[in-house]
Amino acid sequence: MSRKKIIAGNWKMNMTPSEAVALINTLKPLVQNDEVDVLLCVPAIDIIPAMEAAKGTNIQIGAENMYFEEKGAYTGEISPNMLVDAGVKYVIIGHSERREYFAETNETVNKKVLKAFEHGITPIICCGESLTQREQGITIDWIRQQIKVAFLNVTADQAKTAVIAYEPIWAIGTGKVATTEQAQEVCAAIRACISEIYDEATAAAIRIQYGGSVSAASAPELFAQADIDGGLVGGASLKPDFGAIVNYNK
Ligand SMILES: O=C[C@H](O)COP(=O)(O)O
Repeated sequence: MSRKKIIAGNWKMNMTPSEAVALINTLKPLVQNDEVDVLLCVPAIDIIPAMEAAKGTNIQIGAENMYFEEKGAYTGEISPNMLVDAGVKYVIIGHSERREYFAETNETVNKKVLKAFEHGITPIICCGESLTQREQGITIDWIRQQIKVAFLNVTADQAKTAVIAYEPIWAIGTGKVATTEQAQEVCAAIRACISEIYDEATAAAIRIQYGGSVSAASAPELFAQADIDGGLVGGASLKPDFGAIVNYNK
């Protein structure tokens, strides 16, 4: 089955609203590639101006996080309804930075994933191992556990539309990209895990990204791997380099 690649930027806590608009205007002509889905996940305060700036282009705007309640006394949180009303179709869930600094767990990730599906938002579900876990040889076990819990009570039809981002923590923002073999091995194991939970058709449909120091230089080889369907790009999505990543196949 041929899966359309999805190349997403994750701006993290960067870009004021006016900087966001300026960056999107810079990126517009650089990220034209009909063969891939192009997405920018931006800080909540940037979503509306970013949507406006990206109107009429191939750039979609997503969110970096979302809470699992609809509304109420949750100071500082963003609800699924708010994202839907702003036109958001994708949300990153369970990034390792959210797990490390904001105490997110596999269980809260699962609640958020279910809530996103309930509202018709596609979750980009993050998973990944630490350097210690890789050195201990428990990478695959760890990631299988993250995936199994994230997908609890998710239907096969929902799972087919999900995006999973494999991001080895040791490769994030370090310039130390995983080798193509390491990235492909884990992405293939994730697909096998989805096949075990659901079936082969679901595993064949789901899109799996690699993230962690993706650059214009590393993207072509990474994205050519059988089980890698694009990337979740941090630092390089804040620069015109993102255009070269999106056009990795040109
Ligand atoms: O979500 C994106 C990742 O954390 C990768 O960030 P990076 O490309 O800066 O290493």
